[in-house]
Amino acid sequence: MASSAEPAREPVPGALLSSADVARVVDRMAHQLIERAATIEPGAPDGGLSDLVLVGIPTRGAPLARRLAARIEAFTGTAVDVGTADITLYRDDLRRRGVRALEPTVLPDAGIDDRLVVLVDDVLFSGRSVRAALDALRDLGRPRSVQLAVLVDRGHRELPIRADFVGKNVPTSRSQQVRVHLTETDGVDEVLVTEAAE
Ligand SMILES: O=P(O)(O)OC[C@H]1O[C@H](OP(=O)(O)OP(=O)(O)O)[C@H](O)[C@@H]1O
Ligand SMILES: O=c1cc[nH]c(=O)[nH]1
Repeated sequence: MASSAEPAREPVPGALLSSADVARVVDRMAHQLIERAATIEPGAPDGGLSDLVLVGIPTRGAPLARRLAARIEAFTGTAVDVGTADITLYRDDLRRRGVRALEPTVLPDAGIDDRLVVLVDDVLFSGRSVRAALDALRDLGRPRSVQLAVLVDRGHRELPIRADFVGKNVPTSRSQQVRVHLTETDGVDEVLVTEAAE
């Protein structure tokens, strides 16, 4: 039986991460990406960072990818390639979700062939967006490997997909929503948990 001393299994609706929290989490993820890049080709002069491409999934994965790249450059002095991949036409739930405007797909000049692509998104939930992103990548090139970085993993996967880099694991109920706001898209950095109807 649950006692009052046990921690709540679901977050109380409200603010989950503040602006300072988001900055701290992004910095931690940037460090993890630097470490991972170094394992691609041990001893590479640039720490493997020239092999790394961060590909953001619109909407908020795109600015998140750019932020991670900026922090990696701030920590190492090495610029990292960034891109975006629109997944709209690759979704398996297009009919349910309705039509939405396409976002740009922009890849670095060096492309993604034979490189370590890290897909970046703000929230991982069912995994259907990531599945669509993997299909989109297939039309864009053949990376050496593809990994996944998400700011928030809220569980409830419907596909066998997991993230390699997770900013924060947040156990949620299905009825809740995790809303990531970023200054680039929303004017503020914060992560909120709301009930679906809010
Ligand atoms: O794992 P999933 O169930 O696919 O959910 C996660 C996706 O949902 C949100 O995007 P959404 O499609 O709502 O569009 P947005 O990024 O434009 O807000 C979020 O940004 C992720 O991309
Ligand atoms: O809670 C959720 C589920 C999907 N996508 C989000 O951004 N939040």
